Amino acid sequence: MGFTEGYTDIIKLWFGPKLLVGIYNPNDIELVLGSNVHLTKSQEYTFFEPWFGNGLLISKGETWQAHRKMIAPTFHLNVLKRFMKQFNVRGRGLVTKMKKEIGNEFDCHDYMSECTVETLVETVMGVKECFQGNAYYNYAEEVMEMCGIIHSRHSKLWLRSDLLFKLFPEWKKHNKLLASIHRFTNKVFYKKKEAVVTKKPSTVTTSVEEENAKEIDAGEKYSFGHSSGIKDDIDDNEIGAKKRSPFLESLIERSLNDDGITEQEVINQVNTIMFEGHDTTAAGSSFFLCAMAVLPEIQARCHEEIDAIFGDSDRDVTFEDTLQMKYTERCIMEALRMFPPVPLIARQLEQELKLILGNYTVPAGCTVGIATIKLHRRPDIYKNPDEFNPDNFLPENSASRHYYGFIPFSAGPRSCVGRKYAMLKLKVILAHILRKYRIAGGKPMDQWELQADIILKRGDGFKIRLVPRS
Ligand code: HEM
Repeated sequence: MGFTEGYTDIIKLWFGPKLLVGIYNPNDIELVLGSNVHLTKSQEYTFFEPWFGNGLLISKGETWQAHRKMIAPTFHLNVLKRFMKQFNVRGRGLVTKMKKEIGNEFDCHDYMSECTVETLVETVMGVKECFQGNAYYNYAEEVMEMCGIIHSRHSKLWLRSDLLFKLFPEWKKHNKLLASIHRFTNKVFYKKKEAVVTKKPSTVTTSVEEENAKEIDAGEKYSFGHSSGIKDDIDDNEIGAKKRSPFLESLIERSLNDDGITEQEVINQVNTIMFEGHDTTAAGSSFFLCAMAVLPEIQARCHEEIDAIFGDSDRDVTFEDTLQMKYTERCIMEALRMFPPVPLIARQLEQELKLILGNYTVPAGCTVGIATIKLHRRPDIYKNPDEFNPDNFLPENSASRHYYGFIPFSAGPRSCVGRKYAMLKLKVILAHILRKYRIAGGKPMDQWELQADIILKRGDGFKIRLVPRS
């Protein structure tokens, strides 16, 4: 079935003895995601426990609340703008690396994920020159394999129980991958810890211009198509700029001062952020590039916008430039609408829930699934939902849309803490690519084979060609 066919606002499924309810109506979705009660992730997320421990994505109750309060301010725009220099270094590096592919059809996802992992390590983790060779790429590949195993535990009843799982070859593979992934993240953690303990200067470089840029009221200018005026904990401007440090530095300082988080819990958060922060962004940027490849007129408008901002110069992209990239931002959001990297969000209901639509009550303990990929293709929210149309995000079109009708980063108290980081980084990296290349090649969009695993991918590969721009 396609994404726009066979719509109902609610579906009910039995998975063995388990009741799953899928909801697609933004009013009902708001009841779950906007609630301060239904904050517990569904049982399916527990397959991540050996990997993330009690990391933010899967933790619950007071632990989640306390850690969220510590982590959200480390993703405030006034911290993120200090990463601009490093985003530019990685953007330029990517353009140079991709040069060898000119004329070939190649899978851009390989490049985007390697670049994303390296950028995360250098910015959010604040660690440089930690690895050599293909370490970043290998980490990204291992994460993908691990997600494949976790996804098969979701869909195959016999792999769900830990006892039975141990009887299958996937268990050995799982443990091998886990050990290697943890070796990578431990190295990042201990390198940063050493720097914090010995008070080495931060590796997060700040250009003079960014340093001088005035404090940003993050909620107003930078709401990414969401209804303006709605702020969340990432936008909190009450914490003075001086108190804010980047994620890992901040958490290590807290653990050293016995301030609400242990060393193991910080390592759990590193594992969580390294996963959640790279695979999603790599998929989002790859879908964007594939869309540009098959929509030359839309790409031409992005080029026009980028050329108007940068002209012939080869200067760095500044924070202010990213605010001018309005059309490109709308294209990124349209890619996230049609191809949301997290295609399904699930919660376990803490209390019974009376839905707004119809006369339904969903019992407590039941799993509620929210398929963003279906929600984003509702014809009553988006006029031609299968058409890539950046105008869906013109202010006048976004203003009248239900806030919960566009939720690539989820929404409410458990929304994505990294969404501003992701958008800023995507704009800088994609601006570097668009300044140097025209994207071509690949199959028309309606022939893409979407693979809705944990992170949405193209089963047929993210194939594009690059044409140098003179
Ligand atoms: C295009 C990029 C991204 C997309 C589409 C995305 C999407 C999402 C979604 C849908 C959720 C909710 C998941 C759920 O409830 O099951 C989420 C949560 C989260 N994301 Fe992202 N994300 C992106 C980038 C990032 C980045 C760059 C980071 C960090 C550097 C990050 C860190 C997190 C964390 C820690 C959570 C858990 C928040 C909580 O439960 O309190 N994400 N993200």
